[in-house]
Amino acid sequence: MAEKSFKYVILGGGVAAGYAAREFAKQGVQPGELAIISKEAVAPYERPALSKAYLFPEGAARLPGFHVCVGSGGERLLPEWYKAKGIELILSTEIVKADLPANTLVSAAGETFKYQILIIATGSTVIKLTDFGVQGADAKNIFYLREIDDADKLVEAIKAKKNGKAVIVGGGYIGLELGAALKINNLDVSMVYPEPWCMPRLFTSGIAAFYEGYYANKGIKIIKGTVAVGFTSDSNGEVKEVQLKDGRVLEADIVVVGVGGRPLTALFKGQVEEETGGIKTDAFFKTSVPTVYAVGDVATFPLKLYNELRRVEHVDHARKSAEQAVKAIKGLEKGQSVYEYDYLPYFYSRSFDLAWQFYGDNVGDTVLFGDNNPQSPKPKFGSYWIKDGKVVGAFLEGGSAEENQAIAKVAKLQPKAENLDALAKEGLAFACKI
Ligand SMILES: Cc1cc2nc3c(=O)[nH]c(=O)nc-3n(C[C@H](O)[C@H](O)[C@H](O)COP(=O)(O)OP(=O)(O)OC[C@H]3O[C@@H](n4cnc5c(N)ncnc54)[C@H](O)[C@@H]3O)c2cc1C
Repeated sequence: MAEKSFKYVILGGGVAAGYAAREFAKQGVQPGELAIISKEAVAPYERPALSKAYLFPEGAARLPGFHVCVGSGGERLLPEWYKAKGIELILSTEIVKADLPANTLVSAAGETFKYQILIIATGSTVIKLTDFGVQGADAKNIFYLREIDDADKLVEAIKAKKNGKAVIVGGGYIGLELGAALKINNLDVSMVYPEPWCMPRLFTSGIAAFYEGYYANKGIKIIKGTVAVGFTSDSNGEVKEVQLKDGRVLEADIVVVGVGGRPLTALFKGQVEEETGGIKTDAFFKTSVPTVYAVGDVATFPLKLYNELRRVEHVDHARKSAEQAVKAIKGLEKGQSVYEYDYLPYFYSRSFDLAWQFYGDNVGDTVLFGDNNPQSPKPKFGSYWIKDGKVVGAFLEGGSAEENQAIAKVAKLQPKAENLDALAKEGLAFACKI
């Protein structure tokens, strides 16, 4: 079988891979030195789009001639870009074996890839209901959303089941974005989740009350405190009903499940040090194997701001960690020093006309500020998280770019928050003063 050799190999073709390639191009890479190996059939792209614009009826991202790619808001990295830079895109190629001591990867088709430096950017995979043996969970028209193939299948089902009934299983940000996208496609949407409010890993009850109210106003049925325990299908094997633990039964033409993910690290088990489910790295994303770096969702890295190891599954970190790893790799080659990764956790989501941003850490007490009435024509509100008398986290819905920057500054600088009542009253004004 064929063997190919590269100086640098990026394993994975997602967000981190695209941004790593862009940083290599910036720092200088010779034609033929760098390859991206991905099991997906397309060049790296901005994965968050899959649960947003990509699903809309007139999804711009699906118009003829448009390629999904990375580089939102800046230089767009289309397949021609990689070609022009001499970066090899090895697509539709799944790596099934990694031998790190031998600097070798092997694909499902038996090809061997040698590298001097490897960047692991394999991201995460979705947790499936079939993993827990949920009855009937393998029926047709039960979807998950991670890759563009999944999104394309969902788009086809949305077209086929026009004005039908959709059930979203899961109340995290993916569930919320999917609920909105399916509603925009005129489906009759219900959302089911076990927690007392949506997005419980981040939202306080006050924040969640706004989104649940807003979604209810859009006609989305929210069913909380219960889970899907089984599915029945019709004679074609297509899902027909969802059985809930509390005894209720929901009709469904389409079910989309968003119940979380797990990092894809299995290929490297026993070969690199791991920590909290991810591949342990230093502040330059180098793993315990000096020729191997890990970035994006799979990396457990030292988060300087909080002086602890963290794994972060958000797009901003995927981009920045990839850039940091490449700067470190090229810095070592050029004998230039590189600053340690100094990251302020950032996470955003968008649905309907809403857009929220979160910076920092969601630990400690919280104060809510602004107008979180879901009926408001222009809702704008936020929340601060306070730990040991300091503001450590900040959330803002409906803010302008400047206001978002102000909120970010608060989370980064961690100012004192002595009077919570005043803070709740001042809200954004407090952020803008810092
Ligand atoms: C639908 C959706 C919406 C999202 N929306 C948001 C959002 O609004 N805001 C936000 O902050 N974050 C969002 N995220 C999270 C964000 O997209 C991820 O954190 C980010 O994509 C991680 O980048 P990554 O490069 O580490 O992994 P990924 O982008 O997942 O890329 C991993 C790549 O590796 C490939 N791969 C894996 N294993 C192999 C193998 N063995 N062989 C070959 N290739 C392999 C995969 O096919 C994939 O191409 C969203 C995620 C999803 C799925």
